[in-house]
Amino acid sequence: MAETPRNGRRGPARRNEQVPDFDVDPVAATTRTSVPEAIRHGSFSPSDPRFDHLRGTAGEEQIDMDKEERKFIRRRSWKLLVHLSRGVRLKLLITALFVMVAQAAQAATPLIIAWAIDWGLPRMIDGQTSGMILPGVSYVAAAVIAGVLTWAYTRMTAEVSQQMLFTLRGEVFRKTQHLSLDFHEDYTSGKVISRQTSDLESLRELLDQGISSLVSGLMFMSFTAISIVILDWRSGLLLVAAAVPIVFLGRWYQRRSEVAYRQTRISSARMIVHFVETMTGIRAVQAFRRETSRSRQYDRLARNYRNDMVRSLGLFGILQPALLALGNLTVAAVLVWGGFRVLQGDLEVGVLVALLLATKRVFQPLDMIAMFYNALQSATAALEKVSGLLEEKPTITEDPEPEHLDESRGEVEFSQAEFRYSAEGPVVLHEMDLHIPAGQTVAVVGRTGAGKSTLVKLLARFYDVTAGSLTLDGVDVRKLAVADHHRHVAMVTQEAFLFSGTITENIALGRPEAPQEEVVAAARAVGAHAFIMDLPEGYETDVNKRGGRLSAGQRQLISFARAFLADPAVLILDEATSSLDLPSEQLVQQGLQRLLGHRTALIIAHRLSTVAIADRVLVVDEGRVVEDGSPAELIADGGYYAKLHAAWEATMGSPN
Ligand SMILES: Nc1ncnc2c1ncn2[C@@H]1O[C@H](COP(=O)(O)OP(=O)(O)OP(=O)(O)O)[C@@H](O)[C@H]1O
Repeated sequence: MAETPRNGRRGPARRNEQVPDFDVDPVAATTRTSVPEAIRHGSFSPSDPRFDHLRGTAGEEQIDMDKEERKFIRRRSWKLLVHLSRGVRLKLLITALFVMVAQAAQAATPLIIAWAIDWGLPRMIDGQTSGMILPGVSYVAAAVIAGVLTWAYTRMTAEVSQQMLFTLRGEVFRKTQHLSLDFHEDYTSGKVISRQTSDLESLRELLDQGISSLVSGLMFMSFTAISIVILDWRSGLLLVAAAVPIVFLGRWYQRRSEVAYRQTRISSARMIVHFVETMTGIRAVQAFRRETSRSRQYDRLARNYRNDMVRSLGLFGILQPALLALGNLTVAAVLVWGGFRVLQGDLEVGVLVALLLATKRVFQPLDMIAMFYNALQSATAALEKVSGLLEEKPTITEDPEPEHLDESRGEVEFSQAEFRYSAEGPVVLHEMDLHIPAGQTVAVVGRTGAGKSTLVKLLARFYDVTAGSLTLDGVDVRKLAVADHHRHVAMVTQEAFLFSGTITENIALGRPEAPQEEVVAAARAVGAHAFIMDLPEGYETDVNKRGGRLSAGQRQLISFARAFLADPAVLILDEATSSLDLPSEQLVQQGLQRLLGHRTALIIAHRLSTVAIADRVLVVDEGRVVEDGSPAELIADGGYYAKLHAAWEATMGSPN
């Protein structure tokens, strides 16, 4: 059954983490189980349908939110933080305790000074030298306690924050890797990179220093305020009076900077997306001379980002001097009023000195708090996005009671199979009935956009059929255990992607535990052994190092060797469209033939030589199989394939 697409995004069935694709890192894929259930199944947020537009990554670009929406997003962010704090909560608690005691000790120093002046000094004057010893020892003790505990909590904060970030980094990586193909089609790699880099960096800044500075600053202020009240409650009233405009100022800043920061995150992500797209598509950019226009677009995005940053930093530029002015005014008020009271004998000099010290210090952390409030804003915006990303759910999941298939013959059957990419989108495959007996090599041809890729993607289970069924050896692929599907059905993609590492590692991608002899045997089988041995370090050559760079044809052979080693019953091959030179073409063709062996194969064929070796050709048009037969039969029929064949022969010449 089709799931209703969420968030207006295409795709009833996003590709699940179980991708029978050799280009997926199987090592990382096996760690899937460590992703917390809460994240994998998106149970972070209440299921209120009013917030559907904000779920997952959907509301990512929404800047203005109403109160309820903000609450929803905050709740999700908080839940993520709470989840990340699992395992470090005790440490967090001890850190909080240390922060509290350290700040209390620090805030006590003005009190000790008042005590020294008003109690110790008169005794010293009377000749009792011990009058200063007690306050002096107390001062040193307070300073030592504050110093040692500050060292301890700074260290512990770093440990806690790095542990939380470690967990988060892994979860973002696993999550994005497991999300389905259509998610990645929409949510470009630039955005994913932005989440994994700049957003996590914002969080790091906050967790590493921001939170402890924020908390210790607030505590220091509270304890200092208490000490002021203890010293002289009337002066405390002045503080209360100063707090009123500070609260208003704080609210103003909070509102404005929240919006401004969300905006900067969006513009920075757009800039990164553009950068990543340009770099990943650098061949197309250079081939079509798009450098200037891409640069112009980048400048525009970078300018937007700069303007957004200036705007948000400008808010801080207003807040900081305003806080400073309020702080200084309060100190002046305490000084003038206190001075008069000292003259009237209402206040002792020591208390006034301590009050001035404390009042000056009580506002000091505000500066820092405001600065870290920036980091907090930035981190909040980042957290909102990261928590949204983690909330995304894979749409193709394993059946709760899966059927197992230890061995597979490789018999495939589409029955009345229908598919559309989204509920409101057009039907892309129409009521398809297609039986592929075990061991048959089927070439799929057709115009561009005919539905060839869609057909094979269903078999690879990138998507599920929206009506009808698709079976492997009589078992509906939706019921089939994912691991079994993964083992029996494999796809060799066009790009023949090579990961950093050696040739051996690349061949053994689907079976990292395979012994070297089997790796070599697989390479021999597809005809890759000879060129591998010519590489500087043979199978141990690093594909990213000089001398290890492979041609398109060689990369294809490596991906064939990968598939051969994995030994699936059903092979899906999306043949590369790029033309190879004749010797490479022949090499690849021979490799392919050896790879096919007796397996069932569904090949999107772009080469006449491939179609020629197929047992059967399917011509797909507008989501329907319009011709079906052996190559010879179809040529004789004089239909689409016959024309295609003639055209191929005319341009390339038949290899036969
Ligand atoms: N992710 C997607 N979301 C929505 N529509 C899609 C998606 N992918 C493909 N389509 C549409 O489905 C139809 C079939 O596309 P498909 O990629 O299967 O064609 P194809 O025959 O493989 O084409 P080509 O030879 O150009 O690769 C096309 O109309 C295409 O626009």
